[in-house]
Amino acid sequence: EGKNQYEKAFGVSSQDLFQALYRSDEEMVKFMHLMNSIWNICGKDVVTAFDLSPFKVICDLGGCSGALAKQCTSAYPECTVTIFDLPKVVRVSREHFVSEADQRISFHEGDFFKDHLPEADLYILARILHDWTDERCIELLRRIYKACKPGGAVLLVEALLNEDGSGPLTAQLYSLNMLVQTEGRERTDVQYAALLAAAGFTNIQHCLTGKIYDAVLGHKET
Ligand SMILES: C[S@@+](CC[C@H](N)C(=O)[O-])C[C@H]1O[C@@H](n2cnc3c(N)ncnc32)[C@H](O)[C@@H]1O
Repeated sequence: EGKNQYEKAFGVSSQDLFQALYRSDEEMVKFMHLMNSIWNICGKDVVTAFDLSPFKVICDLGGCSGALAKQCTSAYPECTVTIFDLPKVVRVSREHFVSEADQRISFHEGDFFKDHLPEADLYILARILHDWTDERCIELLRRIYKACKPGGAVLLVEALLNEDGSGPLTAQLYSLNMLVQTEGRERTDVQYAALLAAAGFTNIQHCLTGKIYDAVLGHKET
């Protein structure tokens, strides 16, 4: 049928992907551990792919377990990070992943497609856009552009495909996984730049880290 079989398998539309993934607390915690682990290996590379030190107020949209937020506070001693995620994810993240000792990390519960986004200098979208269609990505990026302070930016963290789709193999396999499980796919840097530009961001740059995940930075003019 050329599309995922979520509805048949789980009785839930893939548009409500996270409702299906989070069908029980146990499944949700498993998913959060899965999300958490990779940033111990590649987290520092993606948060230092660009010098993010000018951005003091950071909001990690879909920040999940907070692993990348911790990488940010460790690489940039002057920043604070708000983890924005669905209410039940925030609850579990607070209980199991982020300790009160992490004083520069806070939480904000909400739906990034519907609710007010906190104002920030920098928004991080790590492994978020690959879940969604181009239309949904632009909708989310436009919301971010509106909330972003002038002179601020958005950092996309994704596994970038080569221009001709010929690799890297890991990104191709992730793209297959996205086809099976989500509405999205992995993309090339040019495709991400087009999404960012459609939402108003300028001066778009990308950086290949040499590890699994790469970074794309787009700016909002002052
Ligand atoms: C693929 S995970 C990526 C997690 C994290 N950014 C990382 O790279 O480890 C997607 C995240 O987006 C969150 N999410 C999905 N839909 C959301 C929505 N509508 N509003 C807020 N968060 C959402 C999920 O709960 C999950 O934490």
